[in-house]
Amino acid sequence: MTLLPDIKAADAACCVGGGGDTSSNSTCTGDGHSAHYSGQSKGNGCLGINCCTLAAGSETSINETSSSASSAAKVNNNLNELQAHNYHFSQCQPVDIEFSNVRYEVRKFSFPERKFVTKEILHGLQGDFRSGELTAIMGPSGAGKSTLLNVMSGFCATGVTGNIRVNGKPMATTSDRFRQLSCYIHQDDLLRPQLMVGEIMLLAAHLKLGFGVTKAHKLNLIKHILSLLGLEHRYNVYTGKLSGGQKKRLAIALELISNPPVLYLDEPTTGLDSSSCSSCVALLKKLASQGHTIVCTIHQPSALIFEMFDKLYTVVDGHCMYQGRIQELVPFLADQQLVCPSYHNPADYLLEVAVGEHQCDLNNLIEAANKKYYEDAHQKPYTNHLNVSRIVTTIRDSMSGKKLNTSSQELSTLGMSQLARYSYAEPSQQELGLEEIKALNAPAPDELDQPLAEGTIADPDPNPDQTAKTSKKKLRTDVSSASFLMQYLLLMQRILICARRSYFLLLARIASHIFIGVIFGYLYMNVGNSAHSVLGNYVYLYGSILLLVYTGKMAVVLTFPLEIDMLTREHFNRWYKLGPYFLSLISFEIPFQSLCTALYIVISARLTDNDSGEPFRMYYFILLAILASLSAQAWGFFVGATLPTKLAVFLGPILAVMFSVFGFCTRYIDITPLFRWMWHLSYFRAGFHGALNAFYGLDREFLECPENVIYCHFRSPKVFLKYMMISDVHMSDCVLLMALVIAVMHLLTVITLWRKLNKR
Ligand SMILES: Nc1ncnc2c1ncn2[C@@H]1O[C@H](COP(=O)(O)OP(=O)(O)OP(=O)(O)O)[C@@H](O)[C@H]1O
Repeated sequence: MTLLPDIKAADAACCVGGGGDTSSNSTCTGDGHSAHYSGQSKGNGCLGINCCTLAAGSETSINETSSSASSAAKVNNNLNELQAHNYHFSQCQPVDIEFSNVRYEVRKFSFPERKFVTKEILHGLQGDFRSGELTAIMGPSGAGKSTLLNVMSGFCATGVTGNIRVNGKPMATTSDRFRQLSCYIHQDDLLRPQLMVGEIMLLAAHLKLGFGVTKAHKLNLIKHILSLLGLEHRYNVYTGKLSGGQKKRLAIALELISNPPVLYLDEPTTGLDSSSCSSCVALLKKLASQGHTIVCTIHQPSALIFEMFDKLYTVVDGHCMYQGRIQELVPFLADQQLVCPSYHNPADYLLEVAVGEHQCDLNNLIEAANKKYYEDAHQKPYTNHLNVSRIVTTIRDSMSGKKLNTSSQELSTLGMSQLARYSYAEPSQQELGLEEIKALNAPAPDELDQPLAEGTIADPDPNPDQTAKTSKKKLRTDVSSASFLMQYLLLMQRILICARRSYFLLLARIASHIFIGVIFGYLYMNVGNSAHSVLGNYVYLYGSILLLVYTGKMAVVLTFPLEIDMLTREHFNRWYKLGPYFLSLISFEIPFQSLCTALYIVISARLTDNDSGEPFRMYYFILLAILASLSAQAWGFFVGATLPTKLAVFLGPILAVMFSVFGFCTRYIDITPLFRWMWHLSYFRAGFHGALNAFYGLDREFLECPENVIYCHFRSPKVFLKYMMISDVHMSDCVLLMALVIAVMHLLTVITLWRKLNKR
């Protein structure tokens, strides 16, 4: 099995279109320096409205600056380009999410008050995110936007209360059913820079779709998604070399593989230039128009980008200050005596109001917003929220070549769920009229209310050129994710590819063991067999175990916390389970650390002349040194998984020192009874005493005393062990203790990670 597709072939095959960044012919009404726009958006996504007056729906015309006009053209181009691809991408089942009285509180210890205090961050929010809509969450910094997104996506569950309904059914955000509905794309993109775009996409496809779906299908799907996101020409580029905008689009592309009905994005436009920003929002709008529920936080969008959203949800200090259609914002504010000046970006005005620049009582605004929400919810049928053109687009996109004998107006009376159900109808059902569509979509609450099967995908068109001619066949594949074994193998393969491509760190680890092996060997040259240098050999053995314990522990203490962020996100978005992930990680780390240890031991033992005696003593030493190093590594994983990096870097060595003092020159009888348990638990002590026993115990004969030395006190190895009070050490106990430490610490690491991943 190979993770790598035939990159060249696939790359050649997917070189379709110029990508989202490039512009094509504009159909927008920009005429350079002064463009005249009427009050309503015209055409398909042509967004000319850039002032409060027009957003309110008046017929006033305004003069736009040339930059605005060109931006408008760009936005329009992006939309047109996305439409022009005409890909039959992933119509998904509609998921409407309603929430009420959502509260989120954190409990923290307050040092000044010397007690735990509870802080409420979201104060009983209500609202809805609808299928087919692109919703922006806006608000001043620290208002609670990210928190709301975290709560709604289920990323944050502890401290959350409230009611959440999915397609009308109550659902807990922690439930598997809820989790299967959505993906969450974080603000910062954590992508492995050693992997190419095509590779990472194929890996995600294997993991998310499993092996019940053919590789050809996956490659087509990848090609299709990358084209949609304007990344097809980046197929064989390392993700580390992508621009910020491309990384964001790749993050979206990765999650689109499983076609989640709901997408949450935390500030997807932050750090992007205006062109990339509009291209990103245009893409999200396109996805929304295909039935996805898309919710993203956004900071100070330009008027043009603001207009691209369907709905706005404004958060101020954990309260909702406005929710509703973008076009209804300015009239709503006007009703509250907050008149947005002409030529002023409504998004900017809203933020000014939110931070208190316009002398208004925010409590009144919050109350009015809640009132409006209830009025909207009770008075307007949901379908009225959808604009007709989008419904038509949705129907047209999903028609699979069927003719439609209904007018746009008639279609607007259908709900998204009906449209989606219609789109999955048999191709044989041609020429449907409104009543037939309604009949076809006769309510089937059980099915509609069910959360979706994971990874329900649409069949991408394998031959885009033929798309217009041939009828598009919809395939709803109820796919399962990869099995435990396949997940493990895929993750193992990812680790090996990354290791091969960023070999410097691994090479440094190997080289440092060889280098220190030579230095130690040189320092303690030929101390191994001499009765005169027993104490020298004692220090060599102690130093060796100490070195191996540190290298074993610190390598993971420093790198593992970085992995955890990636693990949290990929696990949350259901790429894989914790078991295969952790198994693949230790499957690489354990042999690698063992190899480093063995290299060090072989080199230093040769130079110190410890390997010239009976071979079994060396084998014991290698085994014990490896086990000590792996015990420390297991502790490193645990510390890295439990503590934040800064604390782990500090506490990791302290723990190593604590355990090491119980091995070095500390006799059992000298230890305070209070700390004797540490002597028993010290893997360092077990490794060190075991190593001493390997070389000086097990019935070793008298050591050689050099001729020029008059007296060798430790000629008898037994005398030395007795002197050190370790003559009763049993090798099996040492091996067993360290094996137990390794097993228990790995188990504790998995439990800690599991808690972190599941008790969010
Ligand atoms: N775990 C937490 N513990 C304590 N306070 C928190 C926690 N999470 C969020 N907050 C607080 O809640 C408030 C809202 O935070 P949040 O990150 O949601 O704001 P935001 O609107 O996304 O801000 P920004 O736009 O600056 O990212 C902030 O005051 C933040 O300090």
